[in-house]
Amino acid sequence: MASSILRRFIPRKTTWMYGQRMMSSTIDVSVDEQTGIALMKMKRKPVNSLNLEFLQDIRNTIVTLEQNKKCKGLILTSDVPKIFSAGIDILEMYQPNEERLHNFWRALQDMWLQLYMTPLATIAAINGHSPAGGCLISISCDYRIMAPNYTIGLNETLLGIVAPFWFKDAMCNTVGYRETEIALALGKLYSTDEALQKGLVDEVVTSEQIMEAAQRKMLEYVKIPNMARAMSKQLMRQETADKLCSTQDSDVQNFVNFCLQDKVQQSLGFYLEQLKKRKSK
Ligand SMILES: CCCCCCCCC/C=C/C(=O)SCCNC(=O)CCNC(=O)[C@H](O)C(C)(C)COP(=O)(O)OP(=O)(O)OC[C@H]1O[C@@H](n2cnc3c(N)ncnc32)[C@H](O)[C@@H]1OP(=O)(O)O
Repeated sequence: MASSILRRFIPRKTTWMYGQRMMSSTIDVSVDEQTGIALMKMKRKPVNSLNLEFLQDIRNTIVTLEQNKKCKGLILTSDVPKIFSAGIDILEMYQPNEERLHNFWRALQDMWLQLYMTPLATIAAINGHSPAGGCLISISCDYRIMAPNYTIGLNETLLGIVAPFWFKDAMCNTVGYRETEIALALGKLYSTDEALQKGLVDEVVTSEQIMEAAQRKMLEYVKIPNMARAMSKQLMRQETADKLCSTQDSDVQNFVNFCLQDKVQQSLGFYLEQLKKRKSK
């Protein structure tokens, strides 16, 4: 497989493998060696928000699965009822420690590059809400199946922040330029039905049927000769990934500078307050 995909260093190991099962405090993974399909369940309570360690865990898991010669496909889903992922852990950006903020953004970049470019076939079984970073994870998979009555989208502007260019690129590659332009400006969270209509997800099935549907679709993917499938994915995605690979350091610095602005801190504080108020209603 392309050296540009594989050359990145292997991160700190926090995910443990027991036979066909891998466990960490935030992820549960099992591999069916007969079908070559791995199932990864995110379980960082209460909302699978993406903090530094969780991002490293997700990336570690993908790297470990890539090294397992029997594994060809990965289904990503959530073990938290009604929430796929609430996106970035806002507490990583609010009143941050500057060094951790650097490391956090780097971990998000690295997780994204690993997931977006993995030679494994990937399917997101979106069994709950999937805003912002949750949407990024979903659109980085090869195929998306979503359960009804949830929301998905890049809602960053509602928090007074901006989706970085590589979120935007992944979204453009999924729903096109004009739809992305509208979605980003309005911080649009699509209902499941709207997401299907716009091509943000590929299939809608009930929550009860979602794992079966994901397995069925994955069997289609893993039947295709592995190298040809992985290379066609690379053909579609390498240019987008390279844009970030060539600017990773400046992207971290832009993010840190952006987050540390008083206005941004105020917006994040206000948004967190709103989340709490909504809860107490
Ligand atoms: C130049 C370039 C520049 C670059 C500039 C920077 C670019 C940054 C890109 C950002 C990407 C992102 O992902 S930003 C994150 C966007 N995410 C969101 O907007 C999701 C916000 N959350 C929600 O909408 C909801 O919580 C939802 C997920 C639907 C679940 O609703 P529920 O009613 O089930 O649960 P809640 O009661 O709301 O939440 C349970 C608890 O989890 C907390 N919580 C919820 N979401 C959270 C989150 N993302 N981070 C932290 N904590 C969160 C709540 O405050 C509660 O905390 P307690 O009260 O303590 O229990």
